[in-house]
Amino acid sequence: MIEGSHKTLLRILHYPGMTGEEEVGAIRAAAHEDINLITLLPAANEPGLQVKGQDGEWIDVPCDFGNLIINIGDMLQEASGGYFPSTTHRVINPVGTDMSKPRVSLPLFLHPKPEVVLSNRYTADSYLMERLRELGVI
Ligand SMILES: O=C(O)CCC(=O)C(=O)O
Ligand SMILES: [Fe+2]
Repeated sequence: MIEGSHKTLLRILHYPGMTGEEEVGAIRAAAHEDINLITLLPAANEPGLQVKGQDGEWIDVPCDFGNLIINIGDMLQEASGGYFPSTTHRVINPVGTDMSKPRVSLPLFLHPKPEVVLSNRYTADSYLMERLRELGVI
């Protein structure tokens, strides 16, 4: 299903240290869900990642070296008929003395092969294309 998928993507994210000139309320990555099936996130070098609990509260994700965070994506939510809801997450700005520290994170977005059937409505390809069209990137 995933093996050999050409859509799987490793992103190298570098969040520069803050200068103090940032807009009030700005954060490093706004709340979102990943479109893909599952995201593997080796712990970043700095904290900031938060996931939203079922009660709507934001939970700080520890970033101890060696931790592996696994986020459920929208495709798994679709494939499980909502049984596995996709993980809402965001990256907040550091405060205090940590403000100037840069953060590096390496999410691996696992995508099924395009022909994989997710539900009676979508294949992985039709799902991805619809979402990318909605986002205006294709
Ligand atoms: O930087 C992180 O820890 C998460 C990044 C993320 O959620 C994303 O790129 O979709
Ligand atoms: Fe994400």
